Amino acid sequence: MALNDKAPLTGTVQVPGDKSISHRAIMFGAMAEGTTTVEGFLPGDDCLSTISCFRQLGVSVEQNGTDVTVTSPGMHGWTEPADILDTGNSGTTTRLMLGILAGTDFHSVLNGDASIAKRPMGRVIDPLRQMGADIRGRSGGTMTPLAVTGSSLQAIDYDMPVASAQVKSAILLAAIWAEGTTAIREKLPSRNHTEILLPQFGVPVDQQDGVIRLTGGLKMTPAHVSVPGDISSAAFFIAAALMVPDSEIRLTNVGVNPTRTGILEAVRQMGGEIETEDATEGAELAATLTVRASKLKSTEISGALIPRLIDELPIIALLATQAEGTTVIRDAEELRVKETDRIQSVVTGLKKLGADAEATSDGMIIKGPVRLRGAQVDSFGDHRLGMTWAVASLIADGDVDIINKECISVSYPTFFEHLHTLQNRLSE
Ligand SMILES: O=C(O)C1=C[C@@H](OP(=O)(O)O)[C@@H](O)[C@H](O)C1
Ligand SMILES: C=C(OP(=O)(O)O)C(=O)O
Repeated sequence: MALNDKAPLTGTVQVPGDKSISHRAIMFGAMAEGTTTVEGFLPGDDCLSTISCFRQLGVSVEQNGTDVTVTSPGMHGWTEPADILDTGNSGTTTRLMLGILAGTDFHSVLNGDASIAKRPMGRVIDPLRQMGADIRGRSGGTMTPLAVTGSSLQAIDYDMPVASAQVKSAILLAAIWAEGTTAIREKLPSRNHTEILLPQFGVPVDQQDGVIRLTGGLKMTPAHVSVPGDISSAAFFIAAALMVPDSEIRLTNVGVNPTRTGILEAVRQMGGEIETEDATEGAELAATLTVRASKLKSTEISGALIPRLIDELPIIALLATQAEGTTVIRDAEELRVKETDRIQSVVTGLKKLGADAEATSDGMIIKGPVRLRGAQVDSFGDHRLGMTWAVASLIADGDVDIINKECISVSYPTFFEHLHTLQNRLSE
């Protein structure tokens, strides 16, 4: 793959819709009775897995690119699925579906791909069982394939042991079925798209003194959802523009919900020039970002910043190879249970490219700046790694050959088209 390395990136791109919000728009639309419309939907493989699960429950979903219409009899009118619900590579689909299916009056089975089979589901199943859910699976009952026999649920009071929006959301979605008021305390704030979107579907979510409360039993009503661009996808072009000399790019309508903007803070700490303008008002904030090539310095990333940039750590690690000094990433043990062990897989690839990178139990230590060399690197089927290596190819001396870059379609099907636009190679 010749990506015209060293050519500055210039111009404007609208990154695709936010993955987390796209999943939730479909799920909540399917739970509501009536017709929900979604614009700016991400047609990535993960969100298509969510759509296919609901079609099997008797929900009609018409998807036309980024426009989706969901017409549903509502969560009380779903039909028992005749076959296994395939959640593909999507942790979000698998975990949130467990909460959604727990309160039905039928039996369903969830299964995903080989990566999902290794991801911990006990973190969701434990609190759901406390609510009365009947969920069975492999490895002591917590791994896919998972069988859910719908049952009547009760509210719980739950202190979350991990900072995870997927766990929080699965509990909140089960709480809609449950009798009483569920209360959740987070260890550290995680992305709050569920809390923002549920009220638009008629379910108020109360947040006071660090406690999130939802009272069950309400009938969900349909809505129109406009999905902003995904800052986790924008992160790859932000990093590319910072590292490729003479670049200056604009990324329009990028979601800048404060629970997701850790990447902007980390990049600014590193000396990266990035401007935010035209912020729109609304439930989910969005803005145009302008990014210029910059001289970078090392930083430390830990604590409450981690959940706010968790999916951006692979590309931040690549950025750190071009920063002066030692970058330390700590408190990020969650990376070990993503699509791959992202501490191990990132460090393995970075070392092949000639970087000075070391894995620690909960993060990475990266020394820079180092001129990267061409090499063969593996995505290990992890979309965020595939895109990290594609960005590495823009700065490495020699060709970077990426094994299995097709997996990028999980979250960014038009990634290479957009890269070519920024490289002014429109004809390819
Ligand atoms: O709720 C969500 O949409 C997500 C939450 C995060 O996972 P965790 O909840 O496991 O931290 C994130 O890594 C994932 O890409 C999407
Ligand atoms: C971790 C991710 O997604 P999920 O958990 O939904 O598979 C991701 O998109 O980086």
